[in-house]
Amino acid sequence: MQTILAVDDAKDTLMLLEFDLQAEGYQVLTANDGASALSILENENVDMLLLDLYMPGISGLDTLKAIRENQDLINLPVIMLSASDDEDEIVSALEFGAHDYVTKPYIAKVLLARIRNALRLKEKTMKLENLAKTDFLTEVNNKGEFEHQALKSISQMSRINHNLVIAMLDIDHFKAVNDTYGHDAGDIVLKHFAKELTKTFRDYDIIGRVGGEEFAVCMPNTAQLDGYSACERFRVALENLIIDIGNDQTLSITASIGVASAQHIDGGYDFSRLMHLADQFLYQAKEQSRNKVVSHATPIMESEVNQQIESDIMANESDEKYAGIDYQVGVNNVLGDENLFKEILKMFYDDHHQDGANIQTAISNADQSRLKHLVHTLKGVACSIGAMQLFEKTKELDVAVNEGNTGSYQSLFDNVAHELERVIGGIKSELDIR
Ligand SMILES: Nc1nc2c(ncn2[C@@H]2O[C@H](COP(=O)(O)OP(=O)(O)OP(=O)(O)O)[C@@H](O)[C@H]2O)c(=O)[nH]1
Repeated sequence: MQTILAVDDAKDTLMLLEFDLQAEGYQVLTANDGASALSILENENVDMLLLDLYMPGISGLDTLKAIRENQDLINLPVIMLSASDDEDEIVSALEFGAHDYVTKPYIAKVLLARIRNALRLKEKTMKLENLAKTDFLTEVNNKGEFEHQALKSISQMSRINHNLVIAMLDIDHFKAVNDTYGHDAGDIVLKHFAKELTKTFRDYDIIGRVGGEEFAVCMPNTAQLDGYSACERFRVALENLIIDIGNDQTLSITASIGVASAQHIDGGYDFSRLMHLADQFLYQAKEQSRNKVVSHATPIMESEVNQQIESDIMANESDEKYAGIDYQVGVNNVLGDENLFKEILKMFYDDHHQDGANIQTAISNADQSRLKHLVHTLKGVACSIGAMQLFEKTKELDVAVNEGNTGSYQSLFDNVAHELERVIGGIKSELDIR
């Protein structure tokens, strides 16, 4: 049942409104002045408001202004009731966001028709707004809405000094699912993946699809280990999920997950930093074995190594011995063996110093499969050697290539080329390569 709040200082009008609206099947709340109306709106679920223009105390117009300043009430339909045809006042009310007006004494049939119209319009607006916030395939939040809600949550948690965790999740070998069973089957898998996420995480956790087969979960009020455990629960549930892809075929998938916690990093109440770190952990999970959750120090991890990696990344004070390379991250990836790391850098130089030219040629020749291979490989190696900027930039190009977003190839590549040149130049001069 829909609820209408009627606000008027004239008791007889309120009684009449109550009678007419209840007869039409609406639930009716009443208030004698603007202040009581605002307090009812704070505490009750109201679908629409009938608001008298002339009232003692806060006028109808000021009440309307207060309502429109409240984000939660921004779409509340308001019909103004006015005793006279005071055109200027009515125009002001419409300018301040009233949907319609009715003059008193009102004609019940006309008022009811206008109420129905306003409610229909509100429903349509809400549907459209929901569509704009939702990923059409999986029905979880889309990237923009995820970011919007996560930012809000981060600022709340920071104010009350409670922890918050962000997880990045990526389906393993998803390309193989598409390649083997077709894109439609891939879509079914994505839907099941999202459904499993909504089943595993709490109602107030924020779930979003942030890339093709990449999802994120923002968990407010959550300790790092609890966030880790929730992801581990999800990982196991997913591993055991049998997905029916039609035509009597079923398949199973796994995911790699990175979990970053606000209170484990300096200045951690920051959306980009949390996402960035969760992404780094996710990448480590991919590198290590896939079907794995990686986070800050956890019981199953080499805690010191990972803490070191994390603080190095977040302090963003990479040891610039090699330009563009976080030396500690790179060395830690080969378990601290500096000589081995030098050899790996030399190999990186040999194998990839031509990548800039090769990628440019692949773009110019529209050679999609060569481009895909080159970019995907460069992305992986950049992360292994601790070239984090290069990794980030190549990843952006990789996403565009996977999505076939040809219009952005050149500009994304220009960023990669610039960073690649810096990294290659650094290795060349430090290792004295001629
Ligand atoms: N079916 C379907 N596929 C998608 C969608 N969005 C992205 N993809 C595909 O997701 C795949 C992602 O593949 P990659 O980034 O190579 O990664 P992967 O195969 O999952 O391998 P790893 O992440 O390294 O385990 C690409 O083939 C994309 O085409 C979508 O909406 N539907």
